Amino acid sequence: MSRRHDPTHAIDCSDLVIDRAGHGSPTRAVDGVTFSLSPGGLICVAGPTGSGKSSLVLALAGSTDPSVRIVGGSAHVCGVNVRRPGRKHRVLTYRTGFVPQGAGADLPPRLTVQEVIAEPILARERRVNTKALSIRVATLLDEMHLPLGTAAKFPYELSAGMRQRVAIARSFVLEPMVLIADEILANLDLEVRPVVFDAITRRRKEQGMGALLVTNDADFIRELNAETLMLKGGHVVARGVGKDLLWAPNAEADSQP
Ligand SMILES: Nc1ncnc2c1ncn2[C@@H]1O[C@H](COP(=O)(O)OP(=O)(O)OP(=O)(O)O)[C@@H](O)[C@H]1O
Repeated sequence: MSRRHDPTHAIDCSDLVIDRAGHGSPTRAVDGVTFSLSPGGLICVAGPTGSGKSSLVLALAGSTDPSVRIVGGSAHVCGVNVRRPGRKHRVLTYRTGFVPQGAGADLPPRLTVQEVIAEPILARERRVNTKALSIRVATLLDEMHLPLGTAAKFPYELSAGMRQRVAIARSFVLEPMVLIADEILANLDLEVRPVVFDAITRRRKEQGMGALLVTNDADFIRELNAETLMLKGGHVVARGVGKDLLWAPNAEADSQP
């Protein structure tokens, strides 16, 4: 797939402020977050429950969840202004592979695995070479160490870990420029983790895919040698690689998750 668009940053956000609006008054979920992710780069987002991790990635992935509102700052993902994407919202969804929290559990129940994985392509292209599409799905299943027979099954016929791998395969089907994933390792057995690790690393190296991963899994962050943004109360309280986290001014008091 050609990469006509080549922005300097895969993700670039500055002083981003996000509210979550439920039935009551809005909650400030993300408050003044600034970071950039280069093509082929990797950033992990960690932090305690309620710190704003999911709200941040939902907004950056262009989620249509009406409870997510960017109310301040700016954010560009693959060159698309996610605050006001307009017609470019479709472009954003093509260029971004998104694995939301609980993705495996939320697969469309009436679609087969083949249809689930192929859906982003079918939504984008009117005329599709069915054979080529089946081969692409089969390649992704194989990469995720899922048997080829999985393609004909429905999500309810699979284990939670298999469903999660189907969600990951789907996020890769359009060869995204950026992977945005929330707890990508959820429900995965230890022996499958390297499969996901390798799939991400290969795309970063070979396709320049950037990756923004929400995870509190210290082993995973260490294995990836990833730069980490630590959120608390919607603020970045620390950032850095490995044990060399730099705490933001005045964040030390907040620093124990
Ligand atoms: N649908 C919603 N409506 C209203 N407020 C919400 C909604 N979802 C989240 N919030 C609030 O937004 C804030 C940030 O939540 P968010 O889910 O982004 O945090 P998180 O770090 O991802 O938490 P977790 O690790 O538990 O998933 C919290 O105060 C939460 O209560």
